This record gives sequence, C-alpha cells and structure tokens, in this order.
Amino acid sequence: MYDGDIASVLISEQQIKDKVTELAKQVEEDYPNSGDLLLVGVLKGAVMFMTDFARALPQPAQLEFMAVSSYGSSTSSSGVVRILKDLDRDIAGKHVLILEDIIDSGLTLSWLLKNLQARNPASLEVCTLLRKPDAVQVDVPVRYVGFDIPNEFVVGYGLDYAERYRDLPYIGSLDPKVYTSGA
Ligand SMILES: O=P(O)(O)OC[C@H]1O[C@H](OP(=O)(O)OP(=O)(O)O)[C@H](O)[C@@H]1O
Ligand code: HPA
Ligand SMILES: [Mg+2]
Repeated sequence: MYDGDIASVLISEQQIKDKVTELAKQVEEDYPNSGDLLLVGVLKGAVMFMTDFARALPQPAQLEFMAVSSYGSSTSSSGVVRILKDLDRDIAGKHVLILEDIIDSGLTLSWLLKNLQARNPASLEVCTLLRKPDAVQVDVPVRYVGFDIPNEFVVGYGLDYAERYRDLPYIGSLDPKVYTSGA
C-alpha cells in the first residue's frame, strides 16, 4: 500500500496497540468513579485512536466528535482553525477527555481547549497519541501523551497528507518527495 511514499515506519501497529492499552489503563486509574466520562474525538485524524481507545478503556464512556481543520493540503498549519462539525450536545458539568492524534504546533489544541472550556465542563483533559516537542509553538497542558516523535511529517493510523494515508495501520514518515515534487 502506498509503495515508495513512506520513508520509514516510525511506530508499528503492535507498538500503537500496546500504547493505546497503556493510555487507557492510566485513564481508568485516574477516573475511578467516573461512569460519566465523555470522550471527544477530534476528526478526522483521531478516528482510529478514538475507536481503539474507547474499546481498550474498561469503564463505560460516551463518544462525541468534533471536526476541525487547520492543515488542508499542506504540511504546515494555516494557524486558522475551522469547525467543520461541532459537538452534538452540551458538555456542561461533564468530565471531558479530548482525544487527539497529534500535537504539532499546538495551535489546534490551544484553540480547542479555550473553545471547550468556555462550555463549563466539570473537568477537561487531553490525551494525544503523538506529540512533536520540537515543533510546539504554543504550550498546551496535556495530561496523557503516547509518543514524543521527531519533527517530521508523519502519516497513517488516521493521519493524512492531502487526505491520503489515513488507512495505514502504522505511523510512518512521509517521504518528502511526495510533498516537494507535487506528486
Ligand atoms: O498542533 P497542530 O499544528 O495544530 O496540528 C495538529 C492538528 O492537525 C491535524 O488536523 P488537520 O487540520 O490536518 O485535520 P484532519 O484531522 O482532518 O486531518 C491533526 O489531526 C491535529 O488535529
Ligand atoms: O505530521 C503530521 N502529519 C499529518 N497531519 C498532521 N497534522 C499536524 N502534524 C501532522
Ligand atoms: Mg490532516
């Protein structure tokens, strides 16, 4: 699949699986009495992570989705976050855990945290599968991080370049020739 476009596999399918289980276990320990946890998945990137995480989490949780976009067909953030789909319900008084695929510049999450905090949840935390420490432009408080990765453009397991590669089961570095040659 996508032969030649992936420079290297950064995180294998098995490594992802193990990490999702580990993160779900941490969350389970931190929310011991909470049968009312609300998971907010940030579409589209977090779709694989959200569905795997929800199934790895022993306690019941409700699932909500928000779709935002700031990258479009680019490898750098436009800095302008657009809501493509808002939550379907009120989160006031709920324990909300945002599930993100990646924190790169941090601009999306910083914007999202302000937006959701204004809706008065009982608590608001973030769980991200990936983070690029060398790319972060705004500091965002993140309670759960799966992997810190190098500052390379990555794809797979929900992450795209120009809407492609989301269906890869692993996370790989995209060969720069894909976005520099106009291919
Ligand atoms: O930290 P940042 O630099 O803001 O980048 C992270 C965000 O960018 C990506 O979303 P994108 O805008 O590509 O939308 P998508 O999830 O639909 O691909 C990714 O899924 C995160 O939500
Ligand atoms: O490295 C990345 N890959 C895919 N989507 C992204 N959105 C922010 N950073 C990335
Ligand atoms: Mg994207």
